[in-house]
Amino acid sequence: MELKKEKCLPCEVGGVPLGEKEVLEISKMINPEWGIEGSKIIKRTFKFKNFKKALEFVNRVGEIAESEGHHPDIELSWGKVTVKFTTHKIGGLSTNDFIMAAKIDEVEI
Ligand SMILES: C[C@H](O)[C@H](O)[C@H]1CNC2=NC(N)=NC(=O)C2=N1
Repeated sequence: MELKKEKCLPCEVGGVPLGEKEVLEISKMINPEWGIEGSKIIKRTFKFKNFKKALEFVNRVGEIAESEGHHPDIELSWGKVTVKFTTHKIGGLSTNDFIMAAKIDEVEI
């Protein structure tokens, strides 16, 4: 399964988050730069040569999020963007979070 080619599925309230072992397994399918916080959040920081490039990246990420219906928390600074994913509806990580990470890893600025 190539995560970057998968589509996010609508999350159901009451859905069960991925367990610690499942998170460790699926995290092998995305760039190792993604960190895992408490098995509930994945996050990665991307570096750029200036603010304008960083903002361009944020807008591209936003387009992907809108098309997939699954959204990140984003921190934008001069030359730096930190992207975090968690599935709010289930209070933890789902496959959607990893699909989005794989798609974002493909963005070229
Ligand atoms: C109605 C809408 O599709 C849902 O609220 C979506 C929107 N984007 C989302 N993004 C994330 N990260 N988690 C969610 O639970 C979520 N739910």
